[in-house]
Amino acid sequence: MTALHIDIRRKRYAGASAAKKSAADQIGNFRLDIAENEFICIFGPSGCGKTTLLNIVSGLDHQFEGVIAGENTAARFSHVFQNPRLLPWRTVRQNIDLAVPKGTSGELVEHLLEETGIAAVQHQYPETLSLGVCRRAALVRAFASRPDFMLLDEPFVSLDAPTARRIRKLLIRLWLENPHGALFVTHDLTEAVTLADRLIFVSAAPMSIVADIRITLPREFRNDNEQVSAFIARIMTQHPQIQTLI
Ligand SMILES: Nc1ncnc2c1ncn2[C@@H]1O[C@H](COP(=O)(O)OP(=O)(O)OP(=O)(O)O)[C@@H](O)[C@H]1O
Repeated sequence: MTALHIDIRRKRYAGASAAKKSAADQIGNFRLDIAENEFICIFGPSGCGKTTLLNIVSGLDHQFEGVIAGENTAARFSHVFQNPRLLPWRTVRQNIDLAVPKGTSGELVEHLLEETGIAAVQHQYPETLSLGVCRRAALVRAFASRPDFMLLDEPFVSLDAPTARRIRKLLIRLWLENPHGALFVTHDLTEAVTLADRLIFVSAAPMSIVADIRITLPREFRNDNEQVSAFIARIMTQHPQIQTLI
C-alpha cells in the first residue's frame, strides 16, 4: 500500500534566471511512491536538491509545482536536520518534551533516553554537550513525536565513525520497535545499504530519479562489511548509470 506519493513536477527557487529556464530548475519530474513503514535512502551529488526535497515533503516549502499526497491525511512528520537544531534556552529534556504529543505518557521518552545513553545529561543545556550527544537528542525528539513519517537529512554527518555506527544501529533498532516511513538523505553508500529497504539514486539539478534499487541483502547481514561491499559491487554492475554518481 502506498503511504506517501511524491510528485514534484518542478521546483525552482525564486531569483533563478528566467533566461536559463530548465537549467534553473532545482527538481524536475521527481515521482516516488513510498509504501507503509518503508525505509528509503536518497543518494546523490552535493547541491542537487535533496534537502529541498525533504523540505517540500515535510511541508516547510510549498513553493513547487506538483503534489505530495499521503494515505493518512493526518500523518505526523518529524524532521531530523543536518544540524540538531535544539533550542539553546531549553534543556535536552525540555527540547524533547516539546515534541511529545499531548496526552501521551513520558514512558517512551524515558525509554529512548536510556537507549541512546543520554538520560544522565537530559537536564543539561545543549551548549554544554558534544555534537554527538545533541544529535542523539535530536533523534530522541524525532522518535518521541511518534511520527508516521520521519525525514532525516544526513543526521550522522561529522560524527566520528564509531559513534555514527552506534547511532545508526540504534536508529534501526528504534525504527524496528516503532515502525514508520523514513526518507533518509546520505552521501555514504555503505550507510545507505546498511539502513534502507530501497535506495534511490538522484541526478544533479534538475534533480530526478536515476535508479530505484531494492536492497535485497537481509538485515542480519547489514553489519557485515564484506557482504555490504559485495552488494554495492553487484548493484554497480547491474545499474551502470549510477557509477558516475558514486
Ligand atoms: N532558500 C533558497 N533560495 C535559493 N536557493 C536555495 C535555497 N535553498 C537552497 N538553495 C539552493 O538549491 C540548491 C540545492 O540545495 P539543497 O540544500 O537542496 O541541496 P542538497 O542536495 O541537499 O545539497 P548537499 O548534498 O550539499 O547537502 C543549492 O544550489 C542551494 O544553494
